[in-house]
Amino acid sequence: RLPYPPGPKPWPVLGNVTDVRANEFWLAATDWAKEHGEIVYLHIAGQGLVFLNSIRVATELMDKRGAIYSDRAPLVMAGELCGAGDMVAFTRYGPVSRRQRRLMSLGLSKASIPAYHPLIASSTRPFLRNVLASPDDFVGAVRRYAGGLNLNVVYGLEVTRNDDPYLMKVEGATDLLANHITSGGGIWAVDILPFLKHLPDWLPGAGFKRKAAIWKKEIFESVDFPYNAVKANIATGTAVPSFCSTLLQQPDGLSELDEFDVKWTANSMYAASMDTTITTAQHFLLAMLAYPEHLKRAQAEIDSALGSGPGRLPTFEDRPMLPFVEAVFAETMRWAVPVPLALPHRLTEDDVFEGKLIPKGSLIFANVWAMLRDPEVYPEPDVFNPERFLEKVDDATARLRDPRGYVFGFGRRKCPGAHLVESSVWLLFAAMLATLDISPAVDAEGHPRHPVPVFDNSVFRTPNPFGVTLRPRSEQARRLIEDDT
Ligand code: HEM
Repeated sequence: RLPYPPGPKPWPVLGNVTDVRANEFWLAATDWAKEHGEIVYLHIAGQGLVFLNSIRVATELMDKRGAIYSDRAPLVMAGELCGAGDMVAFTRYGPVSRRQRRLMSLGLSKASIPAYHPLIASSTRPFLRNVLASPDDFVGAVRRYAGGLNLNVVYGLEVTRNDDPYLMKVEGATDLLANHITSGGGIWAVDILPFLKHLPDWLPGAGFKRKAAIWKKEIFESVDFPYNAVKANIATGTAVPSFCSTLLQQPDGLSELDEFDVKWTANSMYAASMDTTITTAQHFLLAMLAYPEHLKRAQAEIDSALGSGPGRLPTFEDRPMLPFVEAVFAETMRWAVPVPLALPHRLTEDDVFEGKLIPKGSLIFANVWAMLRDPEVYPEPDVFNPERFLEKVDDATARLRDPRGYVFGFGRRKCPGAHLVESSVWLLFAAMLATLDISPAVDAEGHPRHPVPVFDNSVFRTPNPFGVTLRPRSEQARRLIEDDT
């Protein structure tokens, strides 16, 4: 029998239960990488956890051997009892996940994104207005921006108010998923002891089943409500082009199965886009606060391309003229690492790599944090330095160093929203750089309070709320934000 990859020493039976931590798990994983190498194995009561700590091994295994590295963990509570099992991020690898991925690659392929550019551009000004209206609620403004954009791109539903009923419904379900159903990494007692799902609902210890029944209803409603609205709009001839309307109006029509896939695939994108976009935007602010010289340089570049003040809001056509803004975007992705261990894939067969056995059923984590903090590839990796992406290098090196090749995960479960993010988050940053003065919050005596970010999450690298002052950077910028034309 071949040995497993090395890793921290386990206890008998319970394995590495004492090594696993809930906060910033990627830091522990990266310490193990330093000690044990590119592939680290540990187990918790027999459940294998494998960390792939370099671009090389993640590509070799998750990309090249995707046929066996693309399942997700079976989650009884989230998937079965709460009804989220058909959401793309939770679907087991097989016909359903392949059909869902095909639909997403149709609607969110690189080629399909320019069609959404007008929509993305028209969401920018309302976002900036929301920031100015509630400067202490930046997260709320990004949430509203990403949520509104999502409902528009996916369902063709335009959100004009914060209490829009579709927004409220999908937000409610997203909150349930993030803060209740999967808040502890998605693992409940019933996931470890599946027979618990057969407990009668009324038993005192079966509170989780009663909760799950309520949450399932909420989740199903959030799937049906916007979807039925698109169908009604198609029926009355008022549907605007969107992910759903395009797929639903295919000339050959759709089977019941296709409809089921479209409906669940559409719904999956909302929750998947929320924490990730918010986290990325928060890191952008943290970077601009910590490195004001890069903020100034990006603003000077925008002024020189668009006219000072700036002369107008940036557009996608301006992108080639803004290489420093481009570098800020890439460096933010690298520095932020919004999902540092990506989402675990489940290995469906025993595998052997470089003389080590990786057992079937292991959960495989791509340690994106370790990859993007590798000093060999990114010298002084903790420093936010957009210049690293301005250096002239050959195409192969540029591709290898581009963080966007890794922050979206690997293989057949790689983020299907990556091309949308490439446009929507770039314009979000460009618009903020163009119009906002980003400076530290001040205390009662007027002294600046530089934020020290705190992370207490195990999946997303979302900082706890921090203070920041956001103001228009000029009268001209204020007018651009407020102007309706
Ligand atoms: C900055 C923004 C984003 C980042 C950093 C990000 C990152 C990720 C990562 C790391 C994964 C896991 C990949 C893996 O398992 O290997 C993922 C999955 C996913 N993302 Fe994103 N994402 C972002 C935005 C979005 C957006 C805007 C959408 C939808 C429009 C989206 C839809 C999804 C879906 C549906 C999955 C599950 C894919 C599957 O399981 O097959 N994401 N994302």
